[in-house]
Amino acid sequence: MHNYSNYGVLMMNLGTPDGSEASDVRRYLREFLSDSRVVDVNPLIWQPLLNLVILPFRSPKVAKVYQQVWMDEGSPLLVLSNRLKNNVKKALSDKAGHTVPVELAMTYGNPSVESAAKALREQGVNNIIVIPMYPQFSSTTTAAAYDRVMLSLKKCPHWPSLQLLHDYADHPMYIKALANSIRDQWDKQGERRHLVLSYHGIPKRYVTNGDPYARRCEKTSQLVAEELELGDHEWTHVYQSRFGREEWLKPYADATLKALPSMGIKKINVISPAFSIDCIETLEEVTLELGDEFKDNGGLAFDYIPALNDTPDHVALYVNLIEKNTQQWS
Ligand SMILES: C=CC1=C(C)c2cc3[nH]c(cc4nc(cc5[nH]c(cc1n2)c(C)c5CCC(=O)O)C(CCC(=O)O)=C4C)c(C)c3C=C
Ligand SMILES: [Fe+2]
Ligand SMILES: [Fe+2]
Repeated sequence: MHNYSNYGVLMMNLGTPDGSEASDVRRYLREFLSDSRVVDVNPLIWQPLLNLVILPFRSPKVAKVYQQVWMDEGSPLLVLSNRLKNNVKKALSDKAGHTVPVELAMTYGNPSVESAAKALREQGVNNIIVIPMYPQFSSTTTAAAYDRVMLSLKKCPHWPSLQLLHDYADHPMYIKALANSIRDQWDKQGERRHLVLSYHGIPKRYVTNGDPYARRCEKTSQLVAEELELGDHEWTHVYQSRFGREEWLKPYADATLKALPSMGIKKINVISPAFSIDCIETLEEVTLELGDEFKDNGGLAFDYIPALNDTPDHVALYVNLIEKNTQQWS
């Protein structure tokens, strides 16, 4: 068996507002959109634009969207990330025969990396396995999480051993977990439908400059299609959540979904493999906005397939990712 005695796991997700009021959203968006990994425009130009134009207009609008999806216990991204974290901790601890420290932190906002690193230290951890909860590596998300970890240790005199997990876009357990949840949905519906795989977009320029994200997304789609034995005309790969004026990765989700009914594809399932956890982008933008656009343009049936969230397949995948990185000390 592996000896986890001084290991700890730091699971990291993006971050979400502490509350669903415009002021909470504004605080969150300011921190998130000030990160040059996310928006790489010169701060002398970007900061005035962000503070004087984008935040005042966007915060109240986006707050209303958060209010639509908010859960009793808080923001879906945080609540569901915590559930996965608790299940992973339980599964790892059951296997190890003792409690394995596992903490959740957000790149932006709360719980902060500082608080999670402190909690790990207090549990005697000196080897931290950092798992950014993004299946497809991107400098805008995964590397931003790494940055945040390094920053949190800037003044740390007892630097722990760190392992930074890269991504799992083509991990067989990830592909099988996605395929299983698609098959479950088809069984529930009593029919197979055209499958739309919709990924969060990033500016096209980032990919041109070397960000591997688009290639990793394409890899996931291809492997899922192979696993389900889908023909070329049975699935579509798109990017959602465009922000700002420059060109983002194409094909765009909204334009594609509007066009599908006219091509004879009137019943679809949509899955968003880049989101390990359901959040405002999947619960509102995909399920409601894209669903309405599809139906307004002749679509007859639209059903979103949830993120893997805290399902047993997802827990097993994370346990596997963690175990692979503890073996060298066993
Ligand atoms: C402005 C540029 C953005 C880039 C680049 C970007 C990349 C990116 N984001 C995710 C995952 C999530 N994004 C979420 C929300 C969100 N994303 C952006 C902007 C960019 N994302 C904004 C402005 C927002 C906030 C909502 C809004 O104002 O529209 C979330 C959900 C957060 C929540 O609280 O629910 C996630 C998760 C990925 C995977 C990614 C690139 C690979
Ligand atoms: Fe985003
Ligand atoms: Fe969005």
